[in-house]
Order: sequence, then structure tokens, then C-alpha cells
Amino acid sequence: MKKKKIVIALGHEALGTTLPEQHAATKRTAKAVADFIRDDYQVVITHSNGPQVGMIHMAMNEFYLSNPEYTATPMSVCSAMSQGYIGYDLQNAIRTELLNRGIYKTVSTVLTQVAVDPYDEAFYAPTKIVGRVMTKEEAEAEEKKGNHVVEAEGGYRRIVAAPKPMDIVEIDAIRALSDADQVVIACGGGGIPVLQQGNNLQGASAVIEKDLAAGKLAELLDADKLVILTSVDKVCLNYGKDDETPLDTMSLADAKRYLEAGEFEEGTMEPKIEAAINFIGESAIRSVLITKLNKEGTQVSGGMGTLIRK
Ligand SMILES: Nc1ncnc2c1ncn2[C@@H]1O[C@H](COP(=O)(O)OP(=O)(O)O)[C@@H](O)[C@H]1O
Ligand SMILES: NC(=O)OP(=O)(O)O
Repeated sequence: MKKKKIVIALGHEALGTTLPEQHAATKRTAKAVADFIRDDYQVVITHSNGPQVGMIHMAMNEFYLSNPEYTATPMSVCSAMSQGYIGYDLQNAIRTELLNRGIYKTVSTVLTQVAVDPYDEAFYAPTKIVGRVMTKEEAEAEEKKGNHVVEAEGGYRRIVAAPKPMDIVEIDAIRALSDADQVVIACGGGGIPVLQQGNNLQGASAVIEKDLAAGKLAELLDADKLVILTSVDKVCLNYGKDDETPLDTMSLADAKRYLEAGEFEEGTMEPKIEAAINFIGESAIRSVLITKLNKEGTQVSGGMGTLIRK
């Protein structure tokens, strides 16, 4: 019998931002992943990378300025680096959790490139926040280098273009590993954004929204379920207001209506709902669960959170 397939997208809380945080968070997350494997799902994982890719870009390019024998590192290469080191932590955390449960399954990371449209309007209006909070002086220095910044979280943060994911270059490899019942980590940080130029792929200076890439990944794998692990238990109506209402379920039609009405914040909940709508499409089988891991990393497979389906 064909096994059910699930794509799990890990946000900041399920992944951590610094290396020590990442070590601790991936251990918890591995429990949720192992629960789905216990429940006989083929699991494909994807993850955030905003803080990590910003850190790598800053570190690599600061170093280059004071060491001219090295070359500058484009954002696309930094995305690839972030996939590598986050994947490394996730692979080991999941491998250990599975071995502790007596399950042997290979866990591997596929460095994934995601094609974007060179004419995507996002290239003219950067919105995607990456990296750490900076002081005014640091922000001014970034602007002098031609980078964009916005005021955020009591300081300033860098923003880059976030074009929409159009196609996943390595989808056949991801599918082959998943169909062979192995655990795959793919499209990390939304994937390395690339522009197709004949037979060549050119890295783009951008960071793709990981939720939208997760939706595309789930769609192309024809997954049954997309789980988005984030920092809230449930999606809410009137979020942050006195009459905030958490939702246990949301129909596809309601998701579209609420999205249109501006219920979901741009760059945080909005791309999650957009990903859910894109993935579910016309399917009566596909569903999306948006939720948060508990302290032990357990119970996600029990269905807590907001369940979206047709
Ligand atoms: N309608 C809403 N319901 C719940 N959370 C919302 C809503 N609108 C915005 N949010 C915000 O979305 C955040 C989760 O998105 P984000 O910060 O991008 O996390 P992640 O790293 O998990 O993708 C929550 O912490 C919450 O502040
Ligand atoms: N690539 C991406 O969407 O990362 P964050 O979730 O960290 O913003």
C-alpha cells in the first residue's frame, strides 16, 4: 500500500537561530518528526534560514572587506551554506532520535535550488527580513554598501527580495529519496533562488519565503499533508486584539476570505495561509496543520493546532 507523504516546515522556534539554540531545538523537533515516521508517514522536511543566512552573509562579506585575497560571497551562496549547516544539525538530531527508538532510516539533505522569475516584482521591492537587529550606525553602513534595511524590533534589520518559488530543480531527487522511504531535508530557507538562463542556473540575490517553498514542495511531491511548525498554537482571527479568536479548523474558502480581508500579517502568517491555499488547490484529500511544538516536541501528530482543508 502507498504510504502517506508529509512535508514538515520548521520555523524559527522549531529550529533556533544561533548554533546552541539550533542544537537544542532540533532535538525537540526530531521527536515530532519521529512521531510521524512511527505513524507510517514518508517525511520531507524544510526549514527557515532568515537569521542564519543574514549572519553568514554579514560574516563572509565583512571578512572579505578586511581580507581582499578572498572574494565576496553572494546571497545565493550564503543560502547554500545555510542549507548545509542547518541540514547537518537536523540530520544528526533526527538520526539519533530514530536510533533511540530502534528505527534505522537514512536522513539526508538535498541542496535544493528553486527557480524564480527574473521579472518577479519582488526584485524591485525587497521585503524579506534577514539577519540580526542592527544599530543605526550599522544600518547606515549596510546602506552605503548598497544593501536595504528597515526599522524593526527596536533597531534595524536587512531586507532582501523574496521572489515566488516557481519550480524546484532537484524535485526528482527529493521524490526518489522519499519514495525509497528515507527522510529528506530539502528546500531549506526556501531553496537557493536561481534564474534559468538556457542550460545554466544563475544564483539570484534574494531569499525565498520558506512557507511558500514548503507549499510548492508539498504540491510537487503530491503530499497528503503539510505541517507548518511555528511560534503560535493556532491561527487566530483578530490576532493581537482583545477579541482574538484561535481557530481549530479553517475551510479553504474561509482561508481565502480571511486572507483577502487582511487577517494575516505580511511576512509571518500570510505566507503560511497562502502556501496552504496553493497546496490544497482543488484537492479534497490534502490538508495543512499550522501549530507549535510543545516543550517536549511531542503531540503534533495528534493534530493540535489549526487544520485547514477543503
Ligand atoms: N492571524 C494570526 N494568527 C496567528 N499568528 C499570527 C497571525 N498574524 C500574524 N501572526 C504572527 O505570525 C507569527 C509566526 O510567523 P513567523 O514569525 O514568520 O514564524 P516562523 O519562523 O515560525 O515562520 C506568530 O508569532 C504571530 O506573531
Ligand atoms: N527563508 C525564510 O523564509 O526564512 P525565515 O522563515 O527565517 O524568514
